[in-house]
Amino acid sequence: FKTKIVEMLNIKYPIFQGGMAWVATAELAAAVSNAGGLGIIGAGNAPASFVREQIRKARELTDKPFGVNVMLLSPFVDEVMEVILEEKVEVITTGAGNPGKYIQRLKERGIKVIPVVPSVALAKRMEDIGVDAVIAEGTESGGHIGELTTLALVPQVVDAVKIPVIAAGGIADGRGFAAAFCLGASGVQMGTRFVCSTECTAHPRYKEYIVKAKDRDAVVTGRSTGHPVRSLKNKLTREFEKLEQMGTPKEQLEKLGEGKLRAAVVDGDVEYGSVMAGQIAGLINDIKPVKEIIEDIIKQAEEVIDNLNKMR
Ligand SMILES: O=C(O)COc1ccc(-c2c[nH]c(CNC(=O)Nc3ncc(Sc4ccccn4)s3)n2)cc1
Repeated sequence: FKTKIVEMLNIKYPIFQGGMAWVATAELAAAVSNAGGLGIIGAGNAPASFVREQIRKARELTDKPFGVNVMLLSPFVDEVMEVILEEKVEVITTGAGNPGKYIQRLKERGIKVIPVVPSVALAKRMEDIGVDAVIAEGTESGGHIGELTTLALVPQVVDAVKIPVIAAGGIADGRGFAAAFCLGASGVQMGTRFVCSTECTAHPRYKEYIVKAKDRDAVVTGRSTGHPVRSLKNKLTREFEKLEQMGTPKEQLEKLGEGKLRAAVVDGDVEYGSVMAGQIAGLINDIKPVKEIIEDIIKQAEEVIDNLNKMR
């Protein structure tokens, strides 16, 4: 799968690991990079000191390229960007906003910038300001989501921009990987699949909850706050739904959501924490090493493509 993304980033497989807040630590990112994909450290809402420490740790664990994901809603986004410039990170992805104000300085340092986009309009705006590629993330994804599905968003973004497009949202096996290339993508990004890996440092109860999840358990809450988030059904999502139906003010809802992702990922509180995961959770039934996850996907994608060719 020698795509433009493989060439651009000097990686073996066009497979990114989503830079998930609290979940994507140096250990997970290094394991994905060592297995030939692009591991990505999740800055989330963490301060610059945490991000610097994770970059240093990743450098000890892998000599392959890895990235950092900058969550643009973070109160520490400016200082995190300073660290990225100082530490000469090779590539960053960004989420939940527009990285326009940082592009100039990042490009001067030769740092590749690959923003997540939930729409064609944003993909075009990102191409115009000079980003290197975009991640078209469908609403199937976990966490903070847009409204369009991967199947609808990816081909429209591919047609709208000349830069490479990475498909994200609802991909967790060789079939989704192969489908992304049929849609014109140059790579895939996976989050939920990599949470259920041996090397992921998230709490075992968080991983177990994903393994047990069914197709309809990944529900959306917080639409009324303007920041819709997809997570697995539990007591928190039921509380959120009740409050939203009552027309609770968005500030109060956001207050309820604060610290809940950490509670789930770090403390394993799957009842009242926010167990962010995508709709593909229902397809994931095992926790296995990152190397196996990636190699099984490549092998299955080759079989799927061979079968398609035999059908013609
Ligand atoms: O025009 C604009 O500025 C709006 O642009 C955008 C709007 C949305 C996005 C977007 C959608 N999905 C993503 C990438 N995925 C994510 O960012 N997923 C996330 N999961 C948990 C997160 S933590 C959080 C969540 C909500 C509120 C506060 N904190 S962020 N980016 C990207 C750009």
